Amino acid sequence: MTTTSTDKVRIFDTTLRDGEQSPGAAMTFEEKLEVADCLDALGVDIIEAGFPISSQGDFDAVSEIARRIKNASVCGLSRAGFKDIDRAAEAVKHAKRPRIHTFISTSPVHMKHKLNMGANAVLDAVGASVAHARNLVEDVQWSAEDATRTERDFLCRCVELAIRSGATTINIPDTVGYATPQEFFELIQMLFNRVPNIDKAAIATHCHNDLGLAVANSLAGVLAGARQVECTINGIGERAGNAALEEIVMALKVRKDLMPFETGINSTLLSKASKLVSNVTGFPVQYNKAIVGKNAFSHESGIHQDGMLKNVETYEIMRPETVGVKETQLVLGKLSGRHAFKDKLSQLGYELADAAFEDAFRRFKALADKKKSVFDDDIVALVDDEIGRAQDLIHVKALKVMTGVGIPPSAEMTLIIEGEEKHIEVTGDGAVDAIFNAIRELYPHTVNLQLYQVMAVTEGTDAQAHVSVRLEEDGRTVTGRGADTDTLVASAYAYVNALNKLLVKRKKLAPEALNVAK
Ligand SMILES: CC(=O)SCCNC(=O)CCNC(=O)[C@H](O)C(C)(C)COP(=O)(O)OP(=O)(O)OC[C@H]1O[C@@H](n2cnc3c(N)ncnc32)[C@H](O)[C@@H]1OP(=O)(O)O
Ligand SMILES: CC(C)C(=O)C(=O)O
Repeated sequence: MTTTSTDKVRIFDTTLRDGEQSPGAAMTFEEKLEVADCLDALGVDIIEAGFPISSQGDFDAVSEIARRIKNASVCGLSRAGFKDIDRAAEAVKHAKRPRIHTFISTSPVHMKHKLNMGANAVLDAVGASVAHARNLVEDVQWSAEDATRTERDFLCRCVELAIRSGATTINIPDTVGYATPQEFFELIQMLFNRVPNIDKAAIATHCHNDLGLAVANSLAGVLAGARQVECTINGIGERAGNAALEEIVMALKVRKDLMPFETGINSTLLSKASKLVSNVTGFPVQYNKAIVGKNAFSHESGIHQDGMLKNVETYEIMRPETVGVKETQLVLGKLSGRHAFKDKLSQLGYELADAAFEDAFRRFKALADKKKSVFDDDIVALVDDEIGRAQDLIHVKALKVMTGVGIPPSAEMTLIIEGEEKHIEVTGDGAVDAIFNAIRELYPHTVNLQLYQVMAVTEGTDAQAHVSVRLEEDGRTVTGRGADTDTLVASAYAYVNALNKLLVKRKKLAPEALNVAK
């Protein structure tokens, strides 16, 4: 089989049929219409809308999808029996391009134990079912269920007969996800080499993911000559699912050098389709899922972030926009480095001098060690705090708080006051009261505490607490702020920050009084 660069691989989407066979993924009538519209906009060639004989609801959904879909072929699944086929034909009859997909098992284990049929009876069913379907519609697809575990000679006979009986597409499913890529390649190649009328039909793959090989097997099938790939959005489907549509499409797009085939898919809608299917099925997409996972275009480690900032090709083989993701995310965390931190600061509008930057970076690393996710607001709080403290006369060096049931709350605190280290341990009515008492003891002053307020800057139990403290002295008020993952530490920072501001105010009013504690 030779390929040319104009070869098209048709995308047959079975999210609404095999996808819905995922336990727990049932979709309502309205949800199915919404998914079908999305698939049509995406540019899939065939939408397998359901299994019409399975229920009135499925029949109605397939019928309605057949009526409304503007571009894609609409297909209904049926077993080999005429009742199934007639029901499928009835359901798709209003489609612009109706297709009946009929199947029967061809493997020894299925024929013997499931169908209780011998090989000849199966052959008869293949011929009769395809011919019957072909009397009802022009476009008939036949599948050899469990093809990968089927005896090769028998498979060739079935395929030849199906084509002779009128099948326009022959689907070779790896129903139980058993094949390996090399084996699947050889299976498709074998059919091209041995089935005399193979050129009269398109060959399709339908690979399940039981060993995580569904996409690899489908692509191997394409390389061997298959020109239709059956797949589902997010790879949902029976058991471990089907080949993921988004992975097939992007593999063909990104590795055109090795697989010179076109699909008609508008890849910029992949992310949207993935979200829609996840929402309607209630199946979350794993974070590290290829193409559409939350982390597919996120980088957290410093060396990668540095590379990405220098040239995106260092760590990205496709641009996020090509799959409808707005932009690459450089997520700041404990593994990030200075380049990414500086870039984030500049995005947030901060330009810090070298020493301040190093200090902020050190505090960021300490925060990231304590906190799972560091959000932009955390960094703003951290840097504002940093900037606010640069000129301070009083700094918190250490704080240890004891509190609990049956023990008086106490705070052991070390402050650096104008370069001199001072230490004390005091009690209070509560942990915060003990901390504020310690500050008052170490730097005696008389002020009114007008406000003490705690807010979480970001979400989660490891969020940064943002504490505000307002102090009043002789009608002058100052507000101090402190942020830390520990509310008590943030409280100490906030009070000391307010006190430092008060000292600045005092200095402005009476510069000579600066060093006199009130
Ligand atoms: C590999 C796949 O994904 S195939 C598609 C699987 N999807 C589904 O099964 C979802 C929809 N299915 C259904 O709603 C039901 O199973 C129905 C309506 C199709 C059939 O329901 P029931 O008549 O109650 O039969 P049930 O599901 O219990 O058993 C399946 C029957 O179909 C037979 N059968 C299975 N595949 C085929 C086939 N391709 N052609 C003919 N008969 C088949 C089985 O041998 C069994 O027959 P039996 O009753 O004579 O033993
Ligand atoms: C009906 C066929 C195509 C199928 O779903 C399978 O074999 O997995």
